Amino acid sequence: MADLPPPSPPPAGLMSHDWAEGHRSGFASFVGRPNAGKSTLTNALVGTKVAITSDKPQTTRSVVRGIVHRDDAQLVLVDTPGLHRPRTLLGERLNDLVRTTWAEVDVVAVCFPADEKVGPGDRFIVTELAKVRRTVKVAVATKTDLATPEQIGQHLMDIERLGRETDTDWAEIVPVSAVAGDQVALLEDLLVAQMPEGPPLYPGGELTDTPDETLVGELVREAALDGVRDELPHSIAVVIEEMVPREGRPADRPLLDVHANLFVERDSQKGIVIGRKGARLQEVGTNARKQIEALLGTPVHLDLRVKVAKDWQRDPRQLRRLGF
Ligand SMILES: Nc1nc2c(ncn2[C@@H]2O[C@H](COP(=O)(O)OP(=O)(O)OP(=O)(O)O)[C@@H](O)[C@H]2O)c(=O)[nH]1
Repeated sequence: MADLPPPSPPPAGLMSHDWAEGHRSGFASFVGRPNAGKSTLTNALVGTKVAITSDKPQTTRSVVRGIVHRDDAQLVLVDTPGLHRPRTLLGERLNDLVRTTWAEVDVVAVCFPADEKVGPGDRFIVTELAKVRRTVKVAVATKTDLATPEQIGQHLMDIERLGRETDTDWAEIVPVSAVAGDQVALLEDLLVAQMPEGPPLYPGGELTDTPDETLVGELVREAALDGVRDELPHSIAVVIEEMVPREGRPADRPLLDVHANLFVERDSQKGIVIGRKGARLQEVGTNARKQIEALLGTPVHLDLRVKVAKDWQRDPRQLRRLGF
């Protein structure tokens, strides 16, 4: 887990005069309360699955980026964890990370799900965000396919009012549905318009610069979280120990060996993850493997082990070991 990446040096041979006049580039970050639709929107904009979605709150833990490439612009999306009232050391570190990201990006887009009322959670985030003065703020009403036109109208007014009450100057307020594809292109245009003029920051065609290990770890975590009890998400961490091509395979039949450790905090959680006679872990492994194969485009053998790291969220040494 790292701060916002320094932009890669321009690709070899790309001199400053090589980029078209008026080309824009920069960083945008979607924020919002858990489940607001940030990851889904990132995916809709980038057009491939790079950020992790889940119907469980607070599953986005890594800073996973997607890059929107256009002839006239390059938009780098930074998908941050949700800001929440810190209860553990991990919570505090995540909040620090979120604020650092906000100050470094060009635009922060706050997502307000249209199927839920603007509430205290949103107010908390917007109040914190208002303290980061320099960054342009955009409001996005997400999941509009789940609301009636009347509800959407009311929602937009509520967002506008929250802006006034928190002294937040919304550069735009945009309703979108990432699932229905409604207004996603418009949102992209509006975000691009907020970017400074500049050359592409990343080589063309690169969808994300998150290391494969991080994405693979997130996919395993996503599979492990699917359908488990609500208290588990905070207690699962995945570390990819090794990703190596299997030796001695014919060139047309490669196999990638992935060794992953899935850490939980307590023995009881270990039982939940593994399931009766290992049935659940096997299912998690199969689901994760399919996702990894789709991501990397190669057959994968996934070796998944569950380990207990007692109270890792409260222990600085363990946090470091698990990459926080
Ligand atoms: N119907 C509908 N569902 C959506 C839309 N966008 C997101 N969802 C669903 O809402 C849930 C949460 O979406 P995510 O994109 O994971 O939300 P998030 O804000 O990244 O969530 P965290 O990682 O928990 O902060 C998922 O079940 C999505 O499928 C949308 O436009 N329409």
